[in-house]
Amino acid sequence: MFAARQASQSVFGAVQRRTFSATASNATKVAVLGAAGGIGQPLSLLLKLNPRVTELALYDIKGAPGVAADISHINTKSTVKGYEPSGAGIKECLTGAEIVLIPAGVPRKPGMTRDDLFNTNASIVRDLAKAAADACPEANILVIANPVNSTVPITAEVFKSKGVYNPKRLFGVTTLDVVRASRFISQLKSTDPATENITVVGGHSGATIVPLLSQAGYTLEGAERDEYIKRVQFGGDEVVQAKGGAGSATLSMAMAGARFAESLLKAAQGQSGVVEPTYGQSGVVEPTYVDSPLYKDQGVTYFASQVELGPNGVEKIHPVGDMSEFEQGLLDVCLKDLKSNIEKGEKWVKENMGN
Ligand SMILES: NC(=O)C1=CN([C@@H]2O[C@H](COP(=O)(O)OP(=O)(O)OC[C@H]3O[C@@H](n4cnc5c(N)ncnc54)[C@H](O)[C@@H]3O)[C@@H](O)[C@H]2O)C=CC1
Ligand SMILES: O=C([O-])CC(=O)C(=O)O
Repeated sequence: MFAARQASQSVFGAVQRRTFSATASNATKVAVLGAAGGIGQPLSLLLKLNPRVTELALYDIKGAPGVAADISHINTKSTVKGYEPSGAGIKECLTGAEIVLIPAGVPRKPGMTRDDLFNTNASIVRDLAKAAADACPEANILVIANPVNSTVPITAEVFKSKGVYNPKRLFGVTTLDVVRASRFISQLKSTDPATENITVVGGHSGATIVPLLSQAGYTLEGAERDEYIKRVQFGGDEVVQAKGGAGSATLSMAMAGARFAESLLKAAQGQSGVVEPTYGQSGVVEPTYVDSPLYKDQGVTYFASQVELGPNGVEKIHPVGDMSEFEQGLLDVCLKDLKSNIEKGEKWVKENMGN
């Protein structure tokens, strides 16, 4: 218990507690593509605070060198370098990277669905995936750009086309759904959000987001249940509305992305089991959207469920587990939507692979 708590504090406790050190043998280069954006900047900041990261490579079509110069003054040991198309470029940014986070892409405005971003973001993700497949084919690729339900299959098809696809290394980041589901239940039940860890399965948009409250021992009824589910499924819309045209969730997403990267780093560095949830917690078993056998017989080839992470990326995909009849109903709707989101991504990329 004590050891787990110590480990779970590593990201946010790193600056104050100088006792934790990432050793040279754990040298880890992390690349952020889209690093000058609303998510990219705070995500890069949080990664700079993580002692498990030794080299931070920041790429954007504009502004990454400035972000890198700023972040590089923070007094943690990792080196930071910014890259843009006209300079050293994406190839150098990606070479040697073990983790590549992709928040590059356009965010929603009020009235849009995530799928409305498809036309713009599909080609951005395709091109960045091509660069990663060429420069760091063995890296863990963490797709944040929406619509995640489709951009992950697009990335997979790019890697397949180059003969370097490893399903254990591709992740759609759905951690923000877990963070929201945990925070929102703590508000209803007046519990400590740091000790809530609600499993969320499915995908990352609207009805494909399925929180499994029953697995945490909670039962909500009637309007309270419906409002909770709606808030988790449409939490992104809440932020889009509040920002009034200035984008979508960036700060909470940066925390969620940094948490998932931290989980992968812990797993790569040999920790196992579930780490006790605390503020900023990350374990090596996390829900994430991966190439999954769970619903392949229904044509749903990617699915988020609890995934055990290890040195090789995906170690074990856990089944969804027990759920209530109501949750089963949500899952049935989710699977239908997910199938069409996946097929859309695969169809588009096959027709638009480019050179
Ligand atoms: N998975 C999730 O839970 C979440 C995903 N998102 C998604 O993340 C994406 C980014 O959101 P924000 O950071 O708010 O947007 P933003 O517009 O603030 O930043 C995007 C950045 O990507 C850069 N970019 C665009 N094309 C690029 C390319 N080809 N190569 C490199 N960089 C490129 C832009 O220059 C910009 O700096 C959106 O698609 C959004 O929907 C947002 C929140 C949560
Ligand atoms: O809602 C959006 O467009 C951004 C997002 O994915 C989220 O906040 O979950």
